[in-house]
Amino acid sequence: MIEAQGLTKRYGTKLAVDQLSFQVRPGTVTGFLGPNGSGKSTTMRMILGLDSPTAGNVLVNGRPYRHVAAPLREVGALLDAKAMHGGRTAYNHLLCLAQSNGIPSRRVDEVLDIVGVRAVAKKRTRGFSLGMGQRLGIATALLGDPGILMFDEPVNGLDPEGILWIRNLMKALAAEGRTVFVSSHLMSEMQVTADHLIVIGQGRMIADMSMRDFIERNSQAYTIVRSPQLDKLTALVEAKGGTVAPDEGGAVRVTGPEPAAIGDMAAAHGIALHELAPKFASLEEVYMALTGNAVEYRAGVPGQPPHPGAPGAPQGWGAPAGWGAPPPGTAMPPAGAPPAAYPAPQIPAHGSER
Ligand SMILES: Nc1ncnc2c1ncn2[C@@H]1O[C@H](COP(=O)(O)OP(=O)(O)OP(=O)(O)O)[C@@H](O)[C@H]1O
Repeated sequence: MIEAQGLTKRYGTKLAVDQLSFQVRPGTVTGFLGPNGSGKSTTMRMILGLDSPTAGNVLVNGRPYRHVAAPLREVGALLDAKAMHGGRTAYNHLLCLAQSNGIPSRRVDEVLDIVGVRAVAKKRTRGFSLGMGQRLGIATALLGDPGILMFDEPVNGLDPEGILWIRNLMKALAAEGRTVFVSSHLMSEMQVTADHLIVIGQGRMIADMSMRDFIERNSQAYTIVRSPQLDKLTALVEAKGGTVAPDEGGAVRVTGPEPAAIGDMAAAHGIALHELAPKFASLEEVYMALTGNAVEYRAGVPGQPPHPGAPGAPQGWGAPAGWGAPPPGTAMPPAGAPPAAYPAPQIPAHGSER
């Protein structure tokens, strides 16, 4: 369990983390989301005692990290895959850490197998690709078989097979009862990996809730309908106060009545339905709408109006029309185990020993 209370970090005039209070619980994958520069890495560094809070505190298993007796056995972290001695082989990198933390050397072989880099274990890490470095960083995090795992952008540099592998790894680690805290900008991946979300913007809490609640409470549900008698169905839906808008491929998007009510309406009037599909917005759509005002670094597109939240643009949540108001639990962003459980395919050895 990770518990932050009023966690705050100021660098000079820059308030990087602003009074964050949250808990990261065991048995779930908790996604940590926020635009570039919103304070995710700073928060993770404070959890690991690599940065001191300006105010507030953060505890791992009830203690500040620096009071944890065997850190690698309690918390494993991948913060920066490049943070390793480039002149050491992958094996020696892990062995040094194992020996200095009282971890048996056989665990080195185990984690090399888990992350699939055994074939390159005797190569110096400076020759590693980004993806191989990420895998070795994950092996380092797993070395002490810790109950808490923190990954900062773990899929960075991984190929599609590697992304799928890390998704399954994180789920397996959480299913074993571990606390898994992971930051990522890859929303489609987060949507299928995380059970719970902590979303921050400009250092402040925007949302702390389950993935399901985050999407359902922050987007309006609608139903995709296909029918050869759309005109008749549209009149019925509109008579009940619903709205019907065109969608792709001749389908319509019905907002208002629930799918079951639409189906009943169609059946009662002898209208054939070829599709009746309830939809929610994707995590990416909800995330973009909720963090719109909290984005600090934004690329401009020539000839297009400024994004909501950009100077000169209309202020607000930046959500598309029809999206719900922020629910309770969301804060308005400021204006302006056993290795065999998750084996990884081995990366073949290539390149030359350096
Ligand atoms: N050592 C430092 N000195 C000064 N400012 C810093 C330092 N570390 C981070 N910052 C600033 O604090 C803010 C938060 O940075 P942080 O790296 O935590 O954000 P992030 O959410 O991890 O971003 P990204 O998604 O781009 O990795 C940024 O404005 C950053 O420039």
